[in-house]
Amino acid sequence: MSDRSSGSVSPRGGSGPLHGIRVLDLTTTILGPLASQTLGDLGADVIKIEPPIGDLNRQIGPAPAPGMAAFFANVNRNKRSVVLDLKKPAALEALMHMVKRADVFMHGMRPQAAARLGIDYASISALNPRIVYGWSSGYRADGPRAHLPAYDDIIQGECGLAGLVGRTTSAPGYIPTVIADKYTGQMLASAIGMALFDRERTGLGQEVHVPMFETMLSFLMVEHLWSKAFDGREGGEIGYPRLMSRHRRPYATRDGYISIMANTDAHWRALLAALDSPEAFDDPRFSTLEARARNFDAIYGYIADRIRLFDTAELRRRLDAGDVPAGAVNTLEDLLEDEYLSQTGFFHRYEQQAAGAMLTTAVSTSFSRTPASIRLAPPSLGQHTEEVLAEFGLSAEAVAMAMN
Ligand SMILES: CC(C)(COP(=O)(O)OP(=O)(O)OC[C@H]1O[C@@H](n2cnc3c(N)ncnc32)[C@H](O)[C@@H]1OP(=O)(O)O)[C@@H](O)C(=O)NCCC(=O)NCCSC(=O)C(=O)O
Repeated sequence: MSDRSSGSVSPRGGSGPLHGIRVLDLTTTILGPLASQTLGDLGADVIKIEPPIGDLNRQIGPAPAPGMAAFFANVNRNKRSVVLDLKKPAALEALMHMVKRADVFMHGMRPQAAARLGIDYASISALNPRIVYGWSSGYRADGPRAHLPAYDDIIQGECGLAGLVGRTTSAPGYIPTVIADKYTGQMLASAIGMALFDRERTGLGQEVHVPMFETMLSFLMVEHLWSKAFDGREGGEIGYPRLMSRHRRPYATRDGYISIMANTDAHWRALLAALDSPEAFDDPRFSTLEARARNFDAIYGYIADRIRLFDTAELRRRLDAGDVPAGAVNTLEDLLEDEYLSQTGFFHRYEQQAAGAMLTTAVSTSFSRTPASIRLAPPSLGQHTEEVLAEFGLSAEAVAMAMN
């Protein structure tokens, strides 16, 4: 792979499947940075190109050092930071020089902003037809909403997610994480990987665009589209009944909460036995998959009443013994101290230049021959500008002009 990528292999890439791939990453906030961090974890050499003010997420929320907010740090490891004010001709020229030697170009700007800078696909691919040009925005690029700004909250509302949440609570609500950014970001990373695979066969790059709205809508429709009750033909609630059941939630025990998900006949039989009511399995509403699917509220309500009679630890012991899928209901704080995660080395401690000791999470995907790696702490703003520009072969004079 390395000798077929457009530039020389940077020592900053990792051992993962994307080693030798050089990424110019103009994305900011969460969505694009998560995508490019994924590429970096998998071995790509990711160069984050920031305006002089930096990625705004450097400033958002609690930060152990200026410009190192958690919201930034957690999606920007395995990258180097280069500051280029692309509104200045010398900096834009430096970028275009880098484009000729890169494999992937990424941004998360609205299309009109990219066009104003002269970094739209036509301009970039004219310089390097092998480049994979990946970008994302709120809505599909060929539709009437292409120019609109979008953030996670907007998309959670638009795609129906906030409304779905509201159906099991009292009012529309957001999932308390930026799920539209994260899912769309991972789709962007995977789409870029696929385009790189295609390039191996054809020698050609291409433009890859991932819209947040359509991506999230198809994500949600997996269970709900054409579900029997979806269009109200049976007079039921819109959506897939099991997921919409008001009883689908962690169950209260005598002393806490527990998650249980019985699915097969064997699970249900064992669960009801663990709850000291094996005879309930013979109830015609509960004894077959098809009957249970029609009676989710009844069966979930029934077990919720039984579960309240048990202590969590005792119930967990019985469920594990019966091979019933069950788990603890943790808080994030619990997980920082979790024994299993400590045994398996999930949290990594690293030193960030300005912030000192910080934590990051392990890469969860494992590759047997080309392992992912965590090599670089999130960069301080512009930490690598000179180093990277020189590495791309710019003269000392051109570097000085680009940085001016
Ligand atoms: C996030 C946005 C709403 C932000 O809107 P805006 O601030 O109006 O940004 P725009 O994209 O329209 O324009 C970007 C501007 O930055 C300028 N720009 C960008 N990079 C540079 C550099 N390196 N140097 C100089 N100027 C730069 C660019 O020229 C544009 O300037 P001008 O030409 O002068 O305008 C939008 O970018 C957007 O909808 N993006 C696509 C969807 C997305 O990724 N959303 C965020 C997900 S994260 C999230 O939801 C969350 O964190 O929560």
